[in-house]
Amino acid sequence: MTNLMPGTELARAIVQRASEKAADYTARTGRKPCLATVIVGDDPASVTYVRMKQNRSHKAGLESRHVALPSETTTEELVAKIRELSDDPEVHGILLQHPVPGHIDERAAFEAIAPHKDVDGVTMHSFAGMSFGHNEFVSCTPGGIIRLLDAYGVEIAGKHAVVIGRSPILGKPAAMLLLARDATVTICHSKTADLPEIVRTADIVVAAVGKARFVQGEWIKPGAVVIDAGYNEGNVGDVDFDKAQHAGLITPVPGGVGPTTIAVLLEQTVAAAWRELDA
Ligand SMILES: Nc1nc(=O)c2c([nH]1)NC[C@@H]1CN(c3ccc(C(=O)N[C@@H](CCC(=O)O)C(=O)O)cc3)C=[N+]21
Repeated sequence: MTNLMPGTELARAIVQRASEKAADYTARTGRKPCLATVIVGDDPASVTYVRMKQNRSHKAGLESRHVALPSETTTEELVAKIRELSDDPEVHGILLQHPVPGHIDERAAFEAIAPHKDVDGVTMHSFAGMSFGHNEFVSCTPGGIIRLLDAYGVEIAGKHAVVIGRSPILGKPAAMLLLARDATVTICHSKTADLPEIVRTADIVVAAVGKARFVQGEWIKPGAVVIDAGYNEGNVGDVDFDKAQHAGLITPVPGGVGPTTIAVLLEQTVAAAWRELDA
């Protein structure tokens, strides 16, 4: 298939460069760049993702620290734990796995991440940076999406990008990064009227809904670039892939957006470690 847009090679290249920079950091300081992951509750999919992030970190010469909190954890307890990591000189990056249980104020928890350790790009500080094209740290999946578009030579400026989904770690920041690159951006969500009509006008579709095969093939304009950022059970994307073969380019699931997400996370963790030395 010629229209396939895998992310595996790109991710490998990003991780390779990050691991070289991690080795340089270790040679200079005797320490490894360290990523702290925090997970609340025991959702099996979340546990799997976090384990994957740790494995990739170790392979690339990073250190990882994991904090697992019970699902009854209060906002105050979670904020206190994240502040502790923000103040810990051995930790360079912090990732709080989204979503957290419903009784927790997730925004408050994200804001407890020190801006210079926000390697997952979830704080309001990072969001403002993304919307002004001043990217200290970007949200990892949206950042990976932009890298993919660039790697495949997809022009962004002047194109109509339709983002389906407005989550704090995916749809919303993806829209900001595309806007910063001069796309005309439409953000759609669960209350959007005439979603298929809007998607049909898209040159670039970013599917970030979290519902398996939600985006129908007939919604896709022939030749459009389709980025499937869905990660549903059984490694199924948000796009009905088999019926979207008239797309100009389309990311597979797995092997598309997922690997680039983790690559950007590792890259930004190593960058955070180096920046702390320069600070
Ligand atoms: N604060 C926060 N930041 C995140 O970045 C974040 C999060 N919360 N919550 C959960 C989602 C999910 N996520 C994935 C990352 C990589 C793959 C990935 O690499 N998937 C492989 C397949 C993995 C497999 O083989 O099982 C692929 O697409 O090829 C998937 C999902 C990051 N997330």
